[in-house]
Amino acid sequence: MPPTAHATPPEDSLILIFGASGDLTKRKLIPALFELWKNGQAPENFAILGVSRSRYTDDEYRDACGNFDGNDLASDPRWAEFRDLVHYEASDATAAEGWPSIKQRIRTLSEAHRTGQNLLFYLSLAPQFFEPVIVNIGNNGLVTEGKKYCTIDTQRPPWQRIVIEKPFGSDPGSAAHLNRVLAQVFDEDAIYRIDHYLGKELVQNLMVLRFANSLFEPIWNHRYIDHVQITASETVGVEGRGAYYDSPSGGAMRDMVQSHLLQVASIVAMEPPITLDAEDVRTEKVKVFKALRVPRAEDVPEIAVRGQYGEGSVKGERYPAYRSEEGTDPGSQTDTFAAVKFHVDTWRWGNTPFYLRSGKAMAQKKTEIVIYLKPTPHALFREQAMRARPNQIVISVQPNPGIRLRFEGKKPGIGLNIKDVVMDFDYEESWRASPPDGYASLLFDCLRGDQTNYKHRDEIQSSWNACQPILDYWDENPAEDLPNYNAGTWGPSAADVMMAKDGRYWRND
Ligand SMILES: NC(=O)C1=CN([C@@H]2O[C@H](COP(=O)(O)OP(=O)(O)OC[C@H]3O[C@@H](n4cnc5c(N)ncnc54)[C@H](OP(=O)(O)O)[C@@H]3O)[C@@H](O)[C@H]2O)C=CC1
Ligand SMILES: O=C1O[C@H](COP(=O)(O)O)[C@@H](O)[C@H](O)[C@H]1O
Repeated sequence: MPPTAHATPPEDSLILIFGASGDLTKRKLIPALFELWKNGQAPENFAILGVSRSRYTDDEYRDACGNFDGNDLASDPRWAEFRDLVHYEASDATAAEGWPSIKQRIRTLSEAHRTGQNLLFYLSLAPQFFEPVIVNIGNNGLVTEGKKYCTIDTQRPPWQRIVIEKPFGSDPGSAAHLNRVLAQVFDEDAIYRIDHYLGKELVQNLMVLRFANSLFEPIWNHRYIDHVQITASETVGVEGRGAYYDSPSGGAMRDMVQSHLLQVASIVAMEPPITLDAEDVRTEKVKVFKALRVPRAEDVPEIAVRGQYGEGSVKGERYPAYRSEEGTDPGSQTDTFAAVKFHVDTWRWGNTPFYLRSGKAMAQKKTEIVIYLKPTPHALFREQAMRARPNQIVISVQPNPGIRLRFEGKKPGIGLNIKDVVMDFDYEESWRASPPDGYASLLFDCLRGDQTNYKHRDEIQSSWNACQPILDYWDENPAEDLPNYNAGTWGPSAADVMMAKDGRYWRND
């Protein structure tokens, strides 16, 4: 295997965003690139070419990005300078006819902005457009052949990288197909499969917490950890994305559990990497994915719960049922909530369960990882404790990012009474700043050739393999009780029952 690309500062490049008129580009990508540029973290020479079918001139497009949905980039004094780096090409990127013009723009802009030949293709498109656009990039000769055999270190060959958005397939077969399509045009070290949860500051902090602190690593295994809970709950429903969410590619299991939550779980579960090189880190993550126990069909009712919200009230406001959202089927079986008990079959984890859950229209917006420790071997204080509360390491990703240790302490005063107390690392208080947006951090990595926080093809394949039996079972056995939770609650009672059967409970604080 040739060595992986060495991480360098962000390199001069032209960034092509396909899906430029869309929500993600305007709400996240352009603001993230602006942020990098303002902080001096963008390449010295770079420019952006947005491509989508809507008709905009360069100036109209810049205006649209500068005033999008409350972003209000245009009010920043530095926007006027940055906007000149943003360009637009109206084109159907899935059709061959528009590509001569796209290529011409690439030539002109690379020259005008002195970006050299480095190209970053960002596919911010619906998944059905991934394949035709990748094929068109290849057919138009935009990817340099044989670059990985270049041995002259001082003259780095030009690179072409591709960032591909989620969803990456909707089952193991479609994910494998997309990987093959990508591999026909790009080498693996040029493919950046993005997962914006890997850009979140507290997710990136997980490796530091585990591997920079002798406090935690010795207890990070089945001997001391009773179980792990990972929750990503949202108060919003499907918000105008009903048609996508209700399609065979939608639902909470595919949208959140298979992708974001299993990614987070893999960092909780991985072995220490040999070094921090992307290849070493991803090798350890891949091992976790390969060790994920693939459930048998007959076990699915015991280890997985699906839910769908009915009418309810979120933050005091009436909330309509999922089935009455635009684009959904009145008899829809789509899961807007999923809870799954996974096992990582490795020496470290033994039979320690990882409970993952995610849902829309729930009681609170929160993403957190909770490590529940086992009780002490002998209950010395059983007379003093009202009830035994296991020690918890709570990693709050959002909101209130931070890490909180919950443990037993002596109540003040005469006599020996015990109560749980919290030791709190509050991110915003400690660093006097809010966490930066994940997209800025991930784009920065990509521009410097660091794939650590991007997904390897084997991670995706194994995560689909572990989820597919659940999805198949749900398809073959329609639920009769949907909708089974009211909007604004913590999901269906079946999810609590699943935990209670194991003598555990969800942390809903
Ligand atoms: N929005 C978000 O917060 C998140 C989005 N994602 C993912 O990002 C991707 C984009 O999402 P989002 O921005 O929300 O989607 P949108 O529907 O808002 O945008 C899709 C974009 O694709 C463009 N497009 C469609 N067909 C073509 C074509 N043939 N040629 C060129 N452009 C085309 C559309 O523009 P036009 O009609 O003008 O051609 C539009 O700009 C999806 O894969 C989504 O799953 C992931 C995480 C979060
Ligand atoms: O990828 C997705 O993530 C969002 C939730 O992201 P967050 O950063 O706000 O936690 C989710 O709403 C969306 O359905 C999903 O596609």
